[in-house]
Amino acid sequence: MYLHGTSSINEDNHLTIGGLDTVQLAQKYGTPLYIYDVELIRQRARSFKKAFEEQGIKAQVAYASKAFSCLAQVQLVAEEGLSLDVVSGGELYTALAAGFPAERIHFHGNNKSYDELQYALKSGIGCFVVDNFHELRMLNELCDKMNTQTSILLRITPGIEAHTHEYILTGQEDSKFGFDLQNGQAEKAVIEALDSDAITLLGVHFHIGSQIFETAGFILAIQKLYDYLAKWNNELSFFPKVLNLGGGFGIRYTEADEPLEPKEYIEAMIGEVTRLSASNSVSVPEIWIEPGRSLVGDAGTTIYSVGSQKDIPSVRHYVAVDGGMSDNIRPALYQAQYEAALANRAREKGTKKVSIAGKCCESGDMLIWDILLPEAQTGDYLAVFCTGAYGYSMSNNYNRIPRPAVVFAENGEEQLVVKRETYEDLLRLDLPLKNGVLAGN
Ligand SMILES: Cc1ncc(COP(=O)(O)O)c(C=O)c1O
Ligand SMILES: N[C@@H](CCCC[NH3+])C(=O)O
Repeated sequence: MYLHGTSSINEDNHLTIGGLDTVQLAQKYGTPLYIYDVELIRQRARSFKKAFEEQGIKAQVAYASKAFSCLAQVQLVAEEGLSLDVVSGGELYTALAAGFPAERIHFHGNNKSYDELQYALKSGIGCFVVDNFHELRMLNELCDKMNTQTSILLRITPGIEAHTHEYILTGQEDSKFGFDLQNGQAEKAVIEALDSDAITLLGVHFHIGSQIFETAGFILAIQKLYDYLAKWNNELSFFPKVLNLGGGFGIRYTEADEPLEPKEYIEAMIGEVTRLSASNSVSVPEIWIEPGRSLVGDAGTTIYSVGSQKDIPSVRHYVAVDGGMSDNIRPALYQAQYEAALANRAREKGTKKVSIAGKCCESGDMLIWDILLPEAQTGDYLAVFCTGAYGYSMSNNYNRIPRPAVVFAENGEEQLVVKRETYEDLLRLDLPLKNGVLAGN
């Protein structure tokens, strides 16, 4: 078993996280249960920041809160001195409710609504990452109407493909995100933004994809960008104060994954930006990044209870757990791979090849295909590792399954940070049918 962060195995043969027995946590809070290793989140946040500090580069490390957002998580990120990337009014609302400093919030999204823009402007957020002309014009109009000003980055699509799953690729030319560099859209947007009195164009942004293990894609995107930055510098007298190079740094879900250390990604980026700035005789801009998965992904573990099993001789042995695509849709959506172990029999060797099924009414609701586990029994606890990013945040109530609780674990102390949904919660927005309306009485 690969032990992430502070994870260990105690004398009872139980998996521990943050110095706490995961079996005891599962018994106390019920299953499925997401447990976060807070120290690991802090370590990651610090290594990203340190990588910039060591190179003397002015930077902002913005946590992409889409990976996992709740009050406590946003507060933890604030405590670590990071900035925050939000992509919706809901994420912004959570951030503000958590007391996150508005000036360190960056607002993303390819279809921000009028109301969302207005809300963010009123809240005084640090900057908008403007994705398209519709947004640029709406923001300009709103600033005029509200007699205010704001700062923006322009999101550009550099036209490169990172090696990752097609659904999580975002920097290629045929993408719903951003202004295209090659076809002149980006330049047009720069001119329009520079023309606006209400808007300060701080710089440009790209995000080339997610779960990336190499620096080559980032380097290539920086090079492509600098071709245009040099042109804009000459022709428009515009050179960005800020380059936001996005997130996408990979994590180890299984032994097949070989991510780099935060420092390695950052040093490669800084090296290329510094080199190209020197060769273009411009000063090195601030570098912003926005990691999501790499801050919280391997810090999260989901504990399930084992329920039914089905053996199909010579075909497959299914072990079903009490969650599934309702708390982790990634295997069904991206064929994402995970590792798992029995949390209550953590030192036992895997002896039987099984597949882990969820409890949703859907054949595709499988969490893991073909994994070696000890002979699992009903009531055993299964730990699925690396569910910290896009697990809770993409959870849903399919089959009216309540969302699990979330517990933070650190230095032997636990804190319940998101309560388990109840059946009553499932009804909180429902309204009963009025008598006779459908019958036409
Ligand atoms: C614009 C932007 N920034 C940051 C992220 C965070 O990515 P990741 O969680 O892979 O670091 C994403 C998601 O892929 C994104 O679309
Ligand atoms: N939700 C995706 C990543 C998309 C990130 C947003 N651009 C995942 O689980 O891998």
